[in-house]
Amino acid sequence: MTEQLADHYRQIIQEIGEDPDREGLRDTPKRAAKAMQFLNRGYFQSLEEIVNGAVFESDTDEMVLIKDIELYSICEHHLLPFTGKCHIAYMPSGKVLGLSKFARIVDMYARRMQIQENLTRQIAEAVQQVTSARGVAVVIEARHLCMMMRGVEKQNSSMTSSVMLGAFRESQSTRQEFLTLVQGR
Ligand SMILES: Nc1nc2c(ncn2[C@@H]2O[C@H](COP(=O)(O)OP(=O)(O)OP(=O)(O)O)[C@@H](O)[C@H]2O)c(=O)[nH]1
Ligand SMILES: [Zn+2]
Repeated sequence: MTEQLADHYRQIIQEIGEDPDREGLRDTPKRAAKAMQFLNRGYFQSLEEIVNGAVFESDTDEMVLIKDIELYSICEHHLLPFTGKCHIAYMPSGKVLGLSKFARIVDMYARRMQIQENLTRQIAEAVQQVTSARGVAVVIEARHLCMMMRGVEKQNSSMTSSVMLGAFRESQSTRQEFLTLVQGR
C-alpha cells in the first residue's frame, strides 16, 4: 500500500512540474506516503481496541472534564490540516473511563479525513457508547489551514463546534457549568 501511494505521490510531484528524481525529492514520495498513512491511521483502529477495557466502576456522578486535548486532523475537502483543542466532559453513571483513553478516542477520529462538526459528534458518541454516561459534551476549537494558507487566507479565525448529549442537552445548568469550566482558563 505504501508503494502504491508513493507511486501516486511521484506522479503528483511530476504533474506539478517538479523533478521527482532530483536529490532532495528522491525519497519524498515514500515519505509523503508514510506521512499520509500515519495521518489516516484512525481508519484501522477500533474503539474496543483503543479503550482496551479501561472502564472502571465508580460511584461518582459529578461532572468530569478533560480540557485542552490537542488535536491534529485533515480536512476532507482539501486534505490540509486543521489543528486545535478538544474539551470533553461527561456525567458518569456507575463507570469512568481511563483518562488517557479520551485522548486516544480524539486521535482515532482525528486521524481520518474529517470535517470538524462530524469529528466533534463522533468523539461525543464514542464516549457515550463506552461509558454509558448520563451526558457527554464535546467542544472543539480549531484553525483550518485551508482557510489560512490558501483560499480566503484568513490567519486569525477559528471555528468552535460543540455536541451535547443527554444531561448536557436537557439541563441548562449542567451545560452552563460545563461552558464555565471550559472557559475558565
Ligand atoms: N463546515 C466546515 N467546513 C469546512 C471544514 N473544513 C473545510 N471546510 C470548508 O469547506 C468548503 C469547501 O468549499 P468549496 O467551495 O467546495 O471549495 P473551495 O473552492 O476550495 O473553497 P474555498 O476554501 O472558499 O476556496 C470551504 O468553505 C471550506 O472552508 C470543516 O471542518 N467544517
Ligand atoms: Zn479544507
